[in-house]
Amino acid sequence: MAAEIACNPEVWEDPLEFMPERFLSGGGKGVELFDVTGTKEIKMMPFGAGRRICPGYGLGIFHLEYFVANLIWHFEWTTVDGDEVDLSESPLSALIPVVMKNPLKAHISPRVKQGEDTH
Ligand code: HEM
Repeated sequence: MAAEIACNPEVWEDPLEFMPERFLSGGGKGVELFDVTGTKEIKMMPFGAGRRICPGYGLGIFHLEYFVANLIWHFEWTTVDGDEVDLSESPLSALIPVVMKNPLKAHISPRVKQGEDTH
């Protein structure tokens, strides 16, 4: 049911499209972050909601952001020739975890930063 809420086309434009920018909304004064705790309205609930909401949600989000940021910071990512990145979901992944329809293929190589020893 939580997955259905997150994929409701009445709530989300093209719910299955990969559009990370949907979680940012410019409210006139810069960028307002999406409220994942659902205190104002519930559009998705990856951490539950209300009194039993996941108490580790801040740590969870921080950890994931840090993990992804490090993958980008430390590695150069390029697509495999002739292979487009396809972020669509497998029709079999109705539940958690979401599985990619076509698994990601990428070349990764360490970024060499100025002043850094390559060995
Ligand atoms: C991305 C990471 C995480 C996700 C997606 C997640 C998701 C959830 C969800 C859906 C619940 C159930 C909420 C409900 O019953 O309404 C939950 C409960 C809980 N989570 Fe997490 N969680 C994450 C990380 C963490 C971390 C890092 C901790 C602790 C360090 C943690 C500790 C807990 C605890 C103790 C509960 C039970 C809360 C209660 O029943 O009152 N979670 N989590």
